[in-house]
Amino acid sequence: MFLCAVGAGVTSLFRTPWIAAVAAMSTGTFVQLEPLNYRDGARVEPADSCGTEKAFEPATGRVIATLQCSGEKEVSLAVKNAKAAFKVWSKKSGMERCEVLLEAARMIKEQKDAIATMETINNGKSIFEARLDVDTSWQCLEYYAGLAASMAGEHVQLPGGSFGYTRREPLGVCVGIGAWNYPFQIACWKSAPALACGNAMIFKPSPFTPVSALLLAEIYTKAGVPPGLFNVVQGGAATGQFLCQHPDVAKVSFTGSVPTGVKIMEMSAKGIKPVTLELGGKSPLIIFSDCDLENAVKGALLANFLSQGQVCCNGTRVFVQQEIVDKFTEEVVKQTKKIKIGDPLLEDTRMGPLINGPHLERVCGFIKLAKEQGATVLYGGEQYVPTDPKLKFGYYMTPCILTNCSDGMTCVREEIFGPVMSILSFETEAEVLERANDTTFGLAAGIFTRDIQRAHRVAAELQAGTCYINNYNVSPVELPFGGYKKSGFGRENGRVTLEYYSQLKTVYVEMGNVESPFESQ
Ligand SMILES: NC(=O)C1=CN([C@@H]2O[C@H](COP(=O)(O)OP(=O)(O)OC[C@H]3O[C@@H](n4cnc5c(N)ncnc54)[C@H](O)[C@@H]3O)[C@@H](O)[C@H]2O)C=CC1
Ligand SMILES: C[N+](C)(C)CCCC(=O)O
Repeated sequence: MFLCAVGAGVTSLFRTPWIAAVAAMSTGTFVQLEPLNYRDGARVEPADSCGTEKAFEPATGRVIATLQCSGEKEVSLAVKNAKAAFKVWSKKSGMERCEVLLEAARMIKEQKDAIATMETINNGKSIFEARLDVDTSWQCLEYYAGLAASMAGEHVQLPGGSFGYTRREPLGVCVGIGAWNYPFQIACWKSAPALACGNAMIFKPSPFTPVSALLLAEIYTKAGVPPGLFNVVQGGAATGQFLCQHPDVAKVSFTGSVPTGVKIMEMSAKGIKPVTLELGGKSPLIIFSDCDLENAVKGALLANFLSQGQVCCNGTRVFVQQEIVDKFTEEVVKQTKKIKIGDPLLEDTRMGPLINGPHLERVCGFIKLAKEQGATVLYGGEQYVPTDPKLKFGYYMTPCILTNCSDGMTCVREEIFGPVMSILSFETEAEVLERANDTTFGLAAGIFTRDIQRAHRVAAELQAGTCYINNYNVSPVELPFGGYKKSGFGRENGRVTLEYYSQLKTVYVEMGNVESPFESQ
């Protein structure tokens, strides 16, 4: 597995002491030593490489792993291996696949603390949040385990006793490409429906967060998937391209930025491969004056500061109705000041470091530009150095609240992907709808109001894939998640995702004689 200060010499994920050792690990101790690719049911060094990438512990700035980016040869081996596993897995019944996925879900639940700890070390989010992410991960496996046996077609009666039926069949080898903000959750949200439908998957995590997908791969193997059904290749853009361009890859599911999404779609178009694109956002959160203010303030914090604000569906444009904007702003600032920033592995921390140094600089650059364009920084927005000396080189900042914002400012138009909330005031429902929809993105939107008719009227008009009424950023696996407009298409979670990982075959059955215009007289 890997060696670390508390786990030296322990080599199997499945030995209880290993789990206990990882769960008890402290910041600044982890070093990844074992291979980070996974093929044919085991960790392997890649067969070839197209460069290296360094992965960090954002809390301390330490390098925890140097990755060999998989080259064309390694990608081809992973595809070949996945094809072989697909032959076995796709022949299994839904109930047989269900049993394996349920066992994998059980193992994730059992190892929740260890997985969450690894996620926190590599991503920087608080352990409190990482545990919630692991919950949404095993829930996803359980949910699709339950749906696996429901993959069924239709029987259609035709004239003369003939009939037709449809079969819902898997696609083959699917590729999952992930972002760094929810590494384990993204791997589960893609692989669970893919595997439930009978596909194989090759997953490429972001090179910033290579570690936790391997834990999932080991769990799948231990739970009983055929070797090769879930492979992991590591690397950045070049490795991603080898995957998307491979002729034996049937589908690509991508989570990441809009510019990369465009490239993925272009590459997939050349092979006529279906794609799912989960891209960025600049979502509106609309707070009407008749709302429950305490809940609206909680919602605004959830909409902006989870995972240090590095969340695609965050409601960063907070539109507040004129009458309550002062009261709301005062309360939001009061609650934001209370957020404890620091060592993400400590139980009471609620905000850890951002993913890396360049990203921290980028986010701070947005705040500087906002000030130049006339916004007021009401609170935060500064780099932060925790008192613990081991955290000195981590990538921390204080959560930021901007007021005096207007719709044309860069901080209101562009995705910042950091803890920066822009507050804007509005007067009427018609006005706020127009302004909320004035964006090229359409991932999510939120509404706080006590008026039930207004809530549904506004939800119907918002151009967004998910609308939250009187809450924000909750993501039950039963509900589909995905974008409108440039935030992408296709869905993750929910029953509908089975359609994105399968194809429909029509079978016609003739019960009479063939009637043909070419018959001899
Ligand atoms: N809608 C959603 O569910 C989510 C969207 N995002 C979006 O992702 C972005 C942040 O994530 P990043 O990792 O920085 O995004 P990114 O687009 O830079 O990278 C995403 C993944 O694509 C890979 N990649 C990069 N270039 C590629 C290429 N040419 N071909 C194939 N693969 C390539 C990367 O190595 C990484 O694994 C934000 O814009 C955010 O909004 C993030 C999480 C969820
Ligand atoms: C879990 N949730 C809703 C907070 C975020 C999921 C989408 C993402 O990966 O950013």
